[in-house]
Amino acid sequence: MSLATHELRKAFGGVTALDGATVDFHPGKVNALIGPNGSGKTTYFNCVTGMIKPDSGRVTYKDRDLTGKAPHRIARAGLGRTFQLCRTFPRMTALENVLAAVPHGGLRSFRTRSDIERAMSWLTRLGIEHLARSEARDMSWGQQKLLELAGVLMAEPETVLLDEPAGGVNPALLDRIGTLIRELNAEGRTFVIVEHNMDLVMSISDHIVVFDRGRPIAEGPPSVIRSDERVLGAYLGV
Ligand SMILES: Nc1ncnc2c1ncn2[C@@H]1O[C@H](COP(=O)(O)OP(=O)(O)OP(=O)(O)O)[C@@H](O)[C@H]1O
Repeated sequence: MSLATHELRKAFGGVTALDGATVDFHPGKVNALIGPNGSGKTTYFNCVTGMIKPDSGRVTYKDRDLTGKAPHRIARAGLGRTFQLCRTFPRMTALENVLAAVPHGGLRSFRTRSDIERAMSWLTRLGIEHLARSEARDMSWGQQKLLELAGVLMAEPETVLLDEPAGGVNPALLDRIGTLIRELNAEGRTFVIVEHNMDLVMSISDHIVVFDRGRPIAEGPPSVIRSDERVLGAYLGV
């Protein structure tokens, strides 16, 4: 078993964001978490990565209980995560941004040559090495998303959670992101992706979990999800 949750609940005042979400993501696969706006996907990521504490329920990763643990402990357990609104340091260069993600690092004096080489190789892998000395604020939105992903990969997570990797990204970059996710998966990384772009979800996912009103209503491979009536109902309100 890889990343899983059992009966996860979270309410904000009177709004129930997660309503007993029991999910088992498939290890070694590209998993997608989809659902209409407000169905609880981001809240779910936030509970799983320790950004917020669930009211009840359990988060486990490789049979370890991570419920309510601090984000850095969850990261250390092997889970990396990007954010819907992309978190980079705007006045730092791309290279500095990636180095800032080195575990226990951050301070200039502790950066080793091998950290720098590794950071450069991730920038190269993601096709933005030519921007290594540019400040993040001068990069396009899509390039900043790749930069954030480079930082996440720097920590060598086994499982990567991506929150809307395609959001606001131009079509050329979108293709690159899709290909990258498949390549990184082929090297052994598990992915869980929250994404609204159905073309991307259907083309790269092995397993799709569909949320509606804070809990899963369907799961399966793209071929099954595409024609699931509950899914069409949740999206189209029919
Ligand atoms: N911090 C918060 N305070 C109050 N309500 C919140 C908070 N975070 C989320 N909610 C509410 O919880 C519900 C689930 O929101 P969430 O952002 O998790 O959904 P989502 O599926 O990620 O939506 P989207 O696809 O639009 O990003 C929504 O009704 C939202 O308004």
